[in-house]
Amino acid sequence: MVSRNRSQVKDHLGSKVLNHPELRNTKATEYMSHEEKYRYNLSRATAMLKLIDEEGMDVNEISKVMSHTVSGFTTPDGNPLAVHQVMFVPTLMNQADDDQVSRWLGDVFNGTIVGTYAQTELSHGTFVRGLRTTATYDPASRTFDLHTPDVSAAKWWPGGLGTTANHAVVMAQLYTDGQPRGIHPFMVAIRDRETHRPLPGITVGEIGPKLGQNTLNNGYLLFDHVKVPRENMLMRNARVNEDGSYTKPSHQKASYGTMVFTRVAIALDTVDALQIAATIAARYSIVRRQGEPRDDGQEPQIIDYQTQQLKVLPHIAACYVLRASTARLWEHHTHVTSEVRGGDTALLPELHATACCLKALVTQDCSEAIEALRLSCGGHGYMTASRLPALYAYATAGATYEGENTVLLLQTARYLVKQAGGSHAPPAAGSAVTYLSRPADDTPFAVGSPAAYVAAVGRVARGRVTEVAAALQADRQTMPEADAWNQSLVQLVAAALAHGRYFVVREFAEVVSQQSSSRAIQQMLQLLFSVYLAHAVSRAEGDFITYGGLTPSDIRLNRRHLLRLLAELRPHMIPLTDAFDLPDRLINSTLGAWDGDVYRRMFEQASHSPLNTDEVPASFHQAMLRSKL
Ligand SMILES: CCCCCCCC/C=C\CCC/C=C/C(=O)SCCNC(=O)CCNC(=O)[C@H](O)C(C)(C)COP(=O)(O)OP(=O)(O)OC[C@H]1O[C@@H](n2cnc3c(N)ncnc32)[C@H](O)[C@@H]1OP(=O)(O)O
Ligand SMILES: Cc1cc2nc3c(=O)[nH]c(=O)nc-3n(C[C@H](O)[C@H](O)[C@H](O)COP(=O)(O)OP(=O)(O)OC[C@H]3O[C@@H](n4cnc5c(N)ncnc54)[C@H](O)[C@@H]3O)c2cc1C
Repeated sequence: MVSRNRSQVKDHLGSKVLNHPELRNTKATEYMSHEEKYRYNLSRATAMLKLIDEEGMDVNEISKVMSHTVSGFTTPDGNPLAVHQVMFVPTLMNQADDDQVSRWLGDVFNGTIVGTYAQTELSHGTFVRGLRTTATYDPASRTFDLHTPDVSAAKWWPGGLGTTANHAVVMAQLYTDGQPRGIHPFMVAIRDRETHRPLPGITVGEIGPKLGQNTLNNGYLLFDHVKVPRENMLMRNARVNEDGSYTKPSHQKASYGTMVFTRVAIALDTVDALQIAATIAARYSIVRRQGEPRDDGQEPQIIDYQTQQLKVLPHIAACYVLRASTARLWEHHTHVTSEVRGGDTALLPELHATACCLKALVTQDCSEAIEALRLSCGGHGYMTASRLPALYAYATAGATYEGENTVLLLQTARYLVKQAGGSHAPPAAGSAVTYLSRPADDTPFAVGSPAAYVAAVGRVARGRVTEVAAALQADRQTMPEADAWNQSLVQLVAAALAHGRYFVVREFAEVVSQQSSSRAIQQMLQLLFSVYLAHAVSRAEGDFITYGGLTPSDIRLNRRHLLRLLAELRPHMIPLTDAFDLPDRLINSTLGAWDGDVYRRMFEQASHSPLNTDEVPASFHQAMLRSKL
C-alpha cells in the first residue's frame, strides 16, 4: 500500500471495512451471552486482521487504523486482538533482536502466533519494579525457569490472554548469576498452537465481566516452573549470554518502551471516541425540542438553552484541539523511537514525561466530556443504543490502563521539578519545558486575545511547577524523600496537568498560525481555539488568579466571553461535527444519525428486546404468578 496520512488511511480502511463481506453486516450484541459476544467480536477481529494483512500495512499503519472509529464498528464490545496488535507485535518489533524477529514474525503475520502483553499481576500493576513473577536462568540447561510464587503474583488483566492468545510477552524479574537484574520481557508459549490447550505448567483463563469492553478477553496466567529457552528473552536491549553473564541495556528503562508507545496511541485514540460522542450529542441537541413554545409556536431546540451550549460546544472545540496535540505527539514518538533504535536515548526522558502527561490529560478530559455529553442527551443518553455508555466505558478505561493517570502525572511532575531545579540534563532544542528556565511570559491578559490566554496558561504551568518544586525542596531538608514527595502529591499532579494544558494549547496555536489554505478555515480554527481557552480558564479560575495573573474582574469578563463565544459557535455546530466525517454505521447510535430520525430508531431498537417477543413473556408465569401463591 502506498504511504497515506492518518486520515486517508482511516477513510480508506473505513470504507473497506464497511463494504467487507464478513464485516459489513452487523448484529446487535446487547442481548447476546458473554460467550456469543466473544465469538462475534473475535470473528470480526480476525476478519479485520486478515484485511489489514491483505492491505500489506506496516505496523505503524496498522496502529493508525486500529482507531476507535473503525474498531468500535468491527468489535463493538472490545477487540480481543487489540493487545496482540497494539502491544504484542510492537514489543517484538522493538525489543526482540534481529534473529528473534526473523524467527517469530512470520508466524505472527500468518496468524499461527497470537499474543498478549502480560505485565500486570493481581497485587502489582503500577509499581512495575514490584512484579513478582520470576525468570531464573540456568546456564546448564540454557533455559529460564518462569515461576509464579503465589496467587497474588498471578498475571491478571492482559487483553486477549483469557481464551484468545497462544503466546505472551511476559514481563518478569530476571535472576542470573544469582543476581536480580530487574524486569525483562520473555516470549512464552502458553497454549498449544494446534489444540489451543494450555501447555504444561500453565494455568490460564478469563477474569470475568467489567464496566465495559467485555470482549477484550482480559485473562489470568500462572507459571509452575515453566522452562523457556534462553533465546526467548527479548534481547534487543539487555542480554543474557549462554554462561549466564548479563549485558545491561543502553537505557535503564528500555524495556518500558511498549508502554510509552501504547500511551501515545491511547491519547490519540481517545479523541476518536470524543468525536463520536460529540457528533451524537450535537445532532440530538438539534433534533430534540422541549419546553415552553416560542413565538414561532415551536418548542425550543435544546441546543438553544445556554446551559446546553455549555454542555456540548466546548467538547467539540476540545476534539479539534486535542486531535492536533495528540497527532503531534504521535509524530514525535516516531522520531524519538528511531533515534533510540540508533542508540541515542537523549530524547527519551522527555518523550516519557510528555506521553504520560498527555495520555492522562486526554483520557481524563475525554471521559469527563463524554459523560457531560451523555447527560446532555437526558434520559435517552442513558440507553445503550445511544452508544454513549460504551464510549464512556472505553474512555474511562484509558484513565486506568497503561498507567493509572495519577501515577503517570507524577512521572511527568518528577521530570518537571527536576527541570525546574536544574538537576536534570538541560532540555534539547524544541523541548516542551524550556519555558521553565525562562522568565515568565508577561503578555497582559486580554479577553478576546488567544495569545494572551496562551501566555496565562503558561504562567499557570510555570507557577504550579516552580511552587511545588520549591515546597518539595524545602521539605527534603526536614524529612525523608518519600515523605517529602508524599507531602506534595496533590500539587505535583496539578502541576503536571497544568504543564499538559500548556503543551496542548501551544501545539494548537501553532496549527492555527500555520493554517494558510483558507481564511474561513483559519477563522473557524480561531473561534474553536477561543472557546477551548475560555473554557479552560473557566474550569480553573482559582489557578488563573493565583498563578496566571488574572484579576477577579478578568474572570468575570471571561465567563461572559465564553457564553458569547458559544452563541457564536452554535450555528457551526453541525458542520463542525459533520467534518469528522463519521458515517452513520460507524457512529451506530439511535440519537446520532445524520438524518435526525431519532424517535423511529428508538422504537426500532426496542423491538429487539427479547422481552417483547411474546405479548406475555414466560417469565411472568414462572416468577410473578408463582410468587403470588
Ligand atoms: C491509534 C491506535 C489505536 C490504539 C488503541 C488503543 C486501545 C487498545 C485497547 C486496549 C489496550 C489496553 C492495553 C492495556 C495494557 C496495559 O495496561 S499494560 C500495563 C501497563 N502498566 C503500566 O503502565 C504501569 C505503570 N507503571 C510504570 O510505568 C512504572 O512503574 C513507573 C510508574 C513509571 C515507575 O517505574 P519504576 O519504578 O521502574 O521507575 P523508577 O525506578 O522509580 O525510575 C523512574 C525513572 O525512570 C524513568 N522512566 C520510567 N518509565 C520510563 C519510560 N517508559 N521511559 C523512559 N524513562 C522512564 C523516569 O522518568 C525516572 O527517571 P529519573 O530517575 O531520571 O527521574
Ligand atoms: C481494561 C483493562 C485492560 C488492561 N489490559 C492490560 C494488559 O493488556 N496487560 C497488562 O499487563 N495490564 C493490563 N491492564 C492493567 C493496568 O495496566 C493496570 O490496572 C493499571 O496500570 C493500574 O494499575 P493498578 O491496577 O495496580 O492500580 P493501583 O496502582 O492499585 O491504583 C489504585 C490507586 O492507587 C493509587 N496509587 C498507586 N500507586 C501510587 C503512587 N505511587 N502514588 C500515588 N498514588 C498511587 C492510584 O493513583 C489509584 O488511585 C489492564 C487494565 C484494564 C482496566
